[in-house]
Amino acid sequence: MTSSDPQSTSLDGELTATLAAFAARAPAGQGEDAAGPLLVASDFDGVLAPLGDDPLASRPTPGAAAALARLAATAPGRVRVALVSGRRIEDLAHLASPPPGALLVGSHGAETGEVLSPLRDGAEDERQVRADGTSARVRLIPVALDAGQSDLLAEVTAGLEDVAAPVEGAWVEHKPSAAVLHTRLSPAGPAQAASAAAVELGERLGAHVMAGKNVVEIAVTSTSKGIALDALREALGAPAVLYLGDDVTDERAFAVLGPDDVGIKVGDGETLAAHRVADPAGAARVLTTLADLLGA
Ligand SMILES: O=P(O)(O)OC[C@H]1O[C@H](O[C@H]2O[C@H](CO)[C@@H](O)[C@H](O)[C@H]2O)[C@H](O)[C@@H](O)[C@@H]1O
Repeated sequence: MTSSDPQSTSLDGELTATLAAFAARAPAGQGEDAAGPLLVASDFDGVLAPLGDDPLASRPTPGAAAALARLAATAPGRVRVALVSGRRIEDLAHLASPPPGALLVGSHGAETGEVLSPLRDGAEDERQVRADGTSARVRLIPVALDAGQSDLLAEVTAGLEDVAAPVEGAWVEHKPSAAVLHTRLSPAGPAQAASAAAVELGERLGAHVMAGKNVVEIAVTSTSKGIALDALREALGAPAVLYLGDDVTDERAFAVLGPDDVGIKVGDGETLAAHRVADPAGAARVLTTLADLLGA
């Protein structure tokens, strides 16, 4: 597919010029001496998918999904697409329905995976039916906890359930290496108090506390999107990286970007990113513009 998104012209001139310079760094071919591919990486919630009350109802916008599919269909030697998320990797692979070739990072870096080519043989347990109704072969590498981490996760989970129980609208999401207090549906005052109690709990237990949009996550592994992005860059030998993110945890990814990279903050708030778009529709325009520039 090569058609342009008519909305792509509404990106500001500086960002469009930056995307053009980024696209120009894509290697021409896959010879032995060829450089690695450009890495186009994005957060999921709040960037590819608008935020909402029910995390299991999140879906990428049609514009983002189409652009990611175009980028991923570009020769893998030129561009690789990656989703870098705080989500459980199984949820990410299911809800985002990422295209073949996409690399996946879940649980803020504790889990990794890849959407395999449909033509490649894979085991039956690698087949996944996704939220968009398609099926794909995915290889997901879950986190492995040691006994101490498993015990700590049980303690964290029980403590967070106690924090959430008396608070209207609050609930706890369970992940392989973390538990998350959600307060999006809670009144402001109790939400703030519950979030503070969750932070205090995580610190008291010596776990890793990450605050996000209406969430406090307590993890028993020490990971970050910055570490995950560096690992992807190194594994691919990528000459440049583009990263889209909207939340506090994405700042760790923006922090590892260099002068040839492109960081784009989605929405309001302080950021280390050099560029900003207003919302997921803006993020979709960025990806569509990049696909156009790469002739994807
Ligand atoms: O790294 P991300 O892909 O941005 O994931 C971050 C968290 O996303 C989910 O929570 C957020 O989205 C929910 C659905 O829109 C929203 O209800 C919640 O308030 C947001 O914080 C997810 O549930 C978390 O596990 C992720 O860590």
